[in-house]
Parts: sequence; structure tokens; C-alpha cells
Amino acid sequence: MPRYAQLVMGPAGSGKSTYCSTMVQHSESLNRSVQVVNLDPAAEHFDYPVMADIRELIQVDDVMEDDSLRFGPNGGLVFCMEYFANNFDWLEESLGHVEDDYILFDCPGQIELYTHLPVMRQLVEQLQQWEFRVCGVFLVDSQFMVESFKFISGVMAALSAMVSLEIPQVNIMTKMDLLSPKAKKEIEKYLDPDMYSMMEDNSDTIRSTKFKKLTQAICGLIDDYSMVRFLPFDRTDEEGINIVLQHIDFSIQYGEDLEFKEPKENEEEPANLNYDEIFQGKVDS
Ligand SMILES: Nc1nc2c(ncn2[C@@H]2O[C@H](COP(=O)(O)OP(=O)(O)OP(=O)(O)O)[C@@H](O)[C@H]2O)c(=O)[nH]1
Ligand SMILES: [Mg+2]
Repeated sequence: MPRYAQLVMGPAGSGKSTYCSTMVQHSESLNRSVQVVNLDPAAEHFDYPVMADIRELIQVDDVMEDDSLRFGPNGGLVFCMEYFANNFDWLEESLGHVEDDYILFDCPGQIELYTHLPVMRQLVEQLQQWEFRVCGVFLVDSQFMVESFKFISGVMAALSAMVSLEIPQVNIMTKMDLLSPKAKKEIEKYLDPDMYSMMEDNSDTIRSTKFKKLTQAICGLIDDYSMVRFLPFDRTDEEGINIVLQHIDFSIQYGEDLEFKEPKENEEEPANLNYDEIFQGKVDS
């Protein structure tokens, strides 16, 4: 039986931990069991129950305080994640061997983990060896998406995670509840974007021809392959949360292998039922 995992990624402060706790609550209301693993060695607050916490293995503060290492917060985090990659048996022990389990991994916000460092890919390969079907969930803060250039940089971040991990990925715009109704309307065009027209929006502000050509090439690449779409995520909207969950479940085929329970048969028909007699009786009366 397969196991299921969501790798919750995204830039710092994009709402990863909040997403995890919202999903746990939502799944509880659906009578589904979803567990969360904290993979952020610098995490301070989260309000979901954890099944495993990387801080039991290693903490950024300890690495920074170590006189022989002398790392700052970002170098410290990279060191922690590399240490984690060399100690996956800790994770294996913490996860146990439960069939059919569904686990969210709340990842750190340093973007280099998803663009060029090998740690997340190693984690994905390891999870797949343990029979997990993994979906990447990439979060981007909707507050930063209201202008085309910011949007393009968000798209590129999501795309580089998608390309480097080679797993199904669902991209999400978070904090939709903070947008005004006008901004909400405005942001709709970013959910399923037409990159060429977005390029047109900006053409007046781009003066350099080289920059314009480069932007055009990037927009063309994104559009031609239809690689990036976003789903809105408003933590106060149950219906919207359900749509996000359905997309993710679909991408990892959650539910297809669950055992089908036959509905209980109604009372069996009497064995010697003579339909001719019944019919005859009805016709006679
Ligand atoms: N209004 C609103 N606030 C949100 C939402 N999601 C996150 N926030 C707020 O945004 C801030 C950051 O959220 P986190 O969930 O901690 O973000 P994160 O991506 O886990 O942050 P790091 O782990 O530090 O990278 C917190 O103050 C949250 O309360 C949302 O959907 N709506
Ligand atoms: Mg967090």
C-alpha cells in the first residue's frame, strides 16, 4: 500500500506553517487523519501537533553557537539540512511504517533549498524509496503578486522547485483573505496567467530593449509550456481549502487504493418468487 506526502515549500513567511495547521483542522472535519512533520530547524512557533520535529535531531541555534563552525542563521540552516540529509534514518524511525498514512512536511523558507541545493531532492528520493507518493506544494504570498514583475519572480521560484524536484507540484497563492475585493478581482488574472498579455502590461515601463527581449523570452517559456498555475488559498474558506486538497489528492492518486467497502445488501429476495403469479394477480384484481 502506498503512503502519501505533501512537501510544503515556499519563501520565508509565505504561510507554510499556517497552511499545515489549516489542513490538519480541515482534514479532521473530513474525518481524515493527516500528520505533520516539522522540517524547519529554526522554527519557533507552529500550532499543529507534530509527529516528528527536526529540532530533536539538530537546531540552528546550536550550530550557530558552535565555535568551530561559526555560521550565521542562513549558513547554519544549510548545515542543519545537510546534516539531516546524512541522517535520514532518524526520519525513518520517527515516521514508523504505517500504511496509508498522509504526512505534511513543513519545510524551511530559505529559497536556495529549492533552487540549487540537493537536500530536498534527496529527501524526495528517500521518501519515494519508503513508498511515499510525494506532491510538492509551493506557496507564494498573494500580497506580493499584485504586480506583474513580482508575479514573474514568484513564478520562476515555483518553476525552479518544480524542475529540480521532478514531482507533481501544486502552486498556491496564500493569504487571499487579506486582499480587498478590488485586489481579489485584480489577482484573478494571475491565477491562470496569460504571460504574453502580462508582458504587454509592462511594456511601457521597460525601456531597455535587451531587458524587454529577455522578459519576453521568459514569459514565452512559461506560457508555451503552461507550466505554472496557482490555486487561491483563503484559510477562512472551507470550500476553497477543499478544492486545493482535491487537486493535491488527485496528483498523488490518494484514495484510489483505499479499500472499497461494499454497501450492505438489502434483504435478500425470497428465493421462489414467481413473478408470473404476482403479475397475474395484479392484472386479475
Ligand atoms: N491573514 C492571514 N495571515 C496568514 C495566512 N497565512 C499565514 N499568515 C500569517 O503570516 C505569517 C507567517 O505565516 P507562517 O505560517 O509562519 O509562514 P511560514 O511560511 O511558515 O514562515 P517561515 O517558516 O518563517 O518561513 C504569520 O503571522 C501568519 O499568521 C493567511 O492565510 N491569512
Ligand atoms: Mg514556518
